[in-house]
Amino acid sequence: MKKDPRTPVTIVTGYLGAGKTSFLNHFLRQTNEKIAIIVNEYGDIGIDDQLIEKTKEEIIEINKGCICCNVRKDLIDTLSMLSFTREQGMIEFDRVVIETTGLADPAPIVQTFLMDSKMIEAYDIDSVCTIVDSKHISMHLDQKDESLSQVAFADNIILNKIDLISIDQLEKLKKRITKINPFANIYETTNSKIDINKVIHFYSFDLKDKLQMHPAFLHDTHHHHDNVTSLSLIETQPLDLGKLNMWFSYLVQILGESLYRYKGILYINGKKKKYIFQGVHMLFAAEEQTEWGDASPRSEIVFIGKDLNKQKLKEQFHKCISR
Ligand SMILES: Nc1nc2c(ncn2[C@@H]2O[C@H](COP(=O)(O)OP(=O)(O)OP(=O)(O)O)[C@@H](O)[C@H]2O)c(=O)[nH]1
Repeated sequence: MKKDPRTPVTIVTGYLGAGKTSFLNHFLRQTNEKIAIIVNEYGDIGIDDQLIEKTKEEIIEINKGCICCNVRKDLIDTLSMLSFTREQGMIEFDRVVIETTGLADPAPIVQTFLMDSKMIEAYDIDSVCTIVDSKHISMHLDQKDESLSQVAFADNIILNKIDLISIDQLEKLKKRITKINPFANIYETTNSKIDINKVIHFYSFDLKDKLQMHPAFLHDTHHHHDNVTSLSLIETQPLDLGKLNMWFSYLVQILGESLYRYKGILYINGKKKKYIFQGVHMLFAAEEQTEWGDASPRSEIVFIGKDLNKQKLKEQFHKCISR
């Protein structure tokens, strides 16, 4: 369990009608924590608020826009108000859950928690949970709409509405989703019924000693039709820290916009310890971690991004090998 004074935040995203409110209701039924819920709806009138089964939660609505764009300031104000009123002993909560609109891009929401100093002090993203409408997602992915970013950003992908598709379709969908985001855990549900222990206590934006590596990281994804894809790079030879620093600053500045998420463990020449890094678009953090010990050192990097020039990235990475 985490000993961090910051409040964990679960971000629930997913396309229109995917099953986010159903997920939230299952979440609330199972949890012993006291939850502050922020529901964002596009229209003037909040409907979801009425669909959430109320027990001991604080529910705050942010309407008339999307927290990923035009009402992002409202999100920061709401979160600041929540932490202030808690400090004053006026309300109590152990976790914040944010249900985004179906049209939200989770990237700017995540960035809010990583960029704003007040947010960094008070909150820690636990995980991004993306609810997928298994029946309709392929169409949305083909259209390259917000659902791509929602899948690309997820730590947990809940393939919901599996009652509406065949086993074959489900298998194809899982392959497609894994190609877009090999980081994420994938769960299959109907009515978003999931054991919440599977989707909490991730702290996915902490720099962890051990990254959660899906076996699919080890396979490259050449054959795809989505412009958001992933690339995994593995190297057993030690890397040169100076060259890596230069490469990363180039990547973040030039490709930042199209790099959704990236994470890695690095084996640096002359260093006994592992380096862990991760980033979201232009936000990047790296940290020295524990020693390699008995483990065979090797670097593993994964990028999830739009229109990645995989060949070029591979070549650039190769140039970082210590000579
Ligand atoms: N057949 C089927 N229907 C489902 C399933 N999960 C949810 N639904 C239905 O899908 C509709 C949308 O579910 P919600 O949980 O409200 O979805 P949402 O993502 O919160 O929707 P918005 O907030 O409008 O974007 C509801 O009528 C649910 O009863 C499922 O697994 N199978």
